[in-house]
Amino acid sequence: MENSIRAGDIEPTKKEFLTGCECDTDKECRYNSCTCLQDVEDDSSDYGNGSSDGAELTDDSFGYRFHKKAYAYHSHGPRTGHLRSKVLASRNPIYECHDSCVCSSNCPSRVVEKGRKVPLQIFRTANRGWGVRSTVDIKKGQFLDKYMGEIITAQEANRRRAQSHIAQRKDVYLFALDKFSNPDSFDERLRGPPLEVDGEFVSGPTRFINHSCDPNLRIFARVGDHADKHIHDLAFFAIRDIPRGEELTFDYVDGVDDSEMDARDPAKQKDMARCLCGSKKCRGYLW
Ligand SMILES: C[S@@+](CC[C@H](N)C(=O)[O-])C[C@H]1O[C@@H](n2cnc3c(N)ncnc32)[C@H](O)[C@@H]1O
Repeated sequence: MENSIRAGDIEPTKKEFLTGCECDTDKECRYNSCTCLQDVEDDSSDYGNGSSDGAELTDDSFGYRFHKKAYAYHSHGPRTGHLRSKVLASRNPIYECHDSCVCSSNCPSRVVEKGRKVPLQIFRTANRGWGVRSTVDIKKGQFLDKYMGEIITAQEANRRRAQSHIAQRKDVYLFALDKFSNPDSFDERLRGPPLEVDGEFVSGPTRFINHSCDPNLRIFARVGDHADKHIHDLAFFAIRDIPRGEELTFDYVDGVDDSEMDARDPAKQKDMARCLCGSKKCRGYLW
């Protein structure tokens, strides 16, 4: 499976709302003049002119002006195509070029779109069911794969959650696509409860990645077409060098949950899932 699939009741975005960049050369897709990068937060400190990653272009119609590099990846040397450290340390979305763009498939702003390049192995862990590891070393900032599944409504996700509770099934594979959720958004699809990805019945190997309170991966929201923010991708990147064979893990709640507080409340502990990650930083519970 290379991409998530929409459930029958999730309409695709109408063609007239799809927009891509019109950059003359692939190189331009690294700069803030590329419309795909128009929503990237300005962070001048990371791209200062004259720095190894900074650059200046000529804009013929408006005279000289600076074009800041805004794309998420390293553009030179052995780390080409790996996420820059500042992006990696952030929880900001990643914007990439896509099908509606005029740039070529060699555009440097198409990393997640090209899919997994790393061989993954599913293996039986001692105490957490199946887990995932790579048979090759992975570098900090390297893209691993996407989390894929069936894209379903919040209502259907809640129905499945309730069902799984009744069935006493312990494994949960639901992921909310809530990175751009905003009650004040002009896009009604971003105002309501977010769509969710369910990896239980259809997915790829990443559905087997376990949680750790001290993880080696992080999930980033990756956007192709800006009209599809409500169905953004979930892209795994390594947040440190990972030697081959080490179990791949990410933080299921990534610091945005109050489960740490709940874990100290004995009344709530009985409803929480105990964490078996075994790290020194273990918070005791998954959620
Ligand atoms: C997305 S699945 C991961 C794959 C799962 N191990 C399997 O065999 O299918 C998530 C489930 O794995 C288990 N799990 C993942 N990380 C865990 C951890 N650190 N401690 C305990 N259970 C964990 C929980 O049952 C959780 O609901």
